[in-house]
Amino acid sequence: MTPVAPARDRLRIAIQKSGRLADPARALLASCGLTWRESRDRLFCYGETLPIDLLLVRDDDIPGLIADGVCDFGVVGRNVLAEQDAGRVAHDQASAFREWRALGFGKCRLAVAVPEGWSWQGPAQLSGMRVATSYPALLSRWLADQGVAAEVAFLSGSVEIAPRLGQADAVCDIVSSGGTLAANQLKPVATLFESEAVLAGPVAELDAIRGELAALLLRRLDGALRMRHSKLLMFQAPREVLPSLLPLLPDADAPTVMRVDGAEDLALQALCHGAVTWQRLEELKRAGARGLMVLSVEGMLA
Ligand SMILES: Nc1ncnc2c1ncn2[C@@H]1O[C@H](COP(=O)(O)OP(=O)(O)OP(=O)(O)O)[C@@H](O)[C@H]1O
Ligand SMILES: O=P(O)(O)OC[C@H]1O[C@H](OP(=O)(O)OP(=O)(O)O)[C@H](O)[C@@H]1O
Ligand SMILES: [Mg+2]
Repeated sequence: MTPVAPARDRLRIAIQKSGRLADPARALLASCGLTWRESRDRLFCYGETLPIDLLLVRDDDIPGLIADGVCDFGVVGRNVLAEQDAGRVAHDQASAFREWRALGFGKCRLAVAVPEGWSWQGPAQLSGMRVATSYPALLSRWLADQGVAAEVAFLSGSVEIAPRLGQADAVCDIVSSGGTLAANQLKPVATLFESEAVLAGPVAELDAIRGELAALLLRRLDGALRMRHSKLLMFQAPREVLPSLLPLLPDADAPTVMRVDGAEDLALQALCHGAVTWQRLEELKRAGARGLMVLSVEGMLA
């Protein structure tokens, strides 16, 4: 049977069992060198290469698992974390979570949207209206900040359809491409905040053993996050064109410069954190670079 309380010498991370964040969360942790043996019920993954286990759950349960100390970390949308934190604060409870890292996927925003036919004059227009949302704590806080008295109607899903069904005048929900709003003849008019997947943990410190494991995980995670879009760019060039080539390297660390055996030319390798586009490669070639080669970076430890 799956143990409930975390063993003191193992770290436990909650991730979404299925849904938008499930695969990218697992892939990111795997890129940190973690491997697991999955339980038969697919709810628990036992860490093999490191004592770092995964608990596979609904995303809404992740903040509670962290607050209760069942998990040491969770990969969850900032929107879910912020909603539950706002709910705690509204009930005079202390904030229980700490956002350790933003993870760069699951990007979306929480926005208020109104029927396309409305001419939007500002939040005061929502006074006396009914706004449907899955984020009642965040919406209530935002309305209060705006000094607007509106009714908040909770719906756990399919929020965008509420105005068409006559259940609400406006909505407050997650928006990414805006396609779902448009399909329901709604338009976004105010952004409450921007969200993405984050690595969340408790406010309280971990004990020494798990603290060390957490530090190791964060070190590897930083390397993986930094390397995710980085490329190693290699090329040769005559020495005299170097000053015009270096400014063209996209957000590069100081390059390694070597002499090419038996020639006057130089060989360069530069770790680029910006986008190495075809256009940029052509610019480098025009500026005198030859034999340009772009390599993916599998890992890095600073
Ligand atoms: N359209 C979107 N584009 C990008 N990210 C999104 C989008 N919609 C939601 N997200 C982010 O992904 C998270 C998970 O979304 P998903 O739809 O899988 O949640 P869910 O249906 O509540 O899943 P669960 O079954 O775990 O409760 C959201 O909390 C949000 O952070
Ligand atoms: O702006 P868009 O790109 O259209 O994305 C926004 C939609 O995505 C999410 O729903 P999802 O597709 O995950 O469905 P569900 O939450 O209803 O399961 C969110 O709840 C919005 O409805
Ligand atoms: Mg959910």
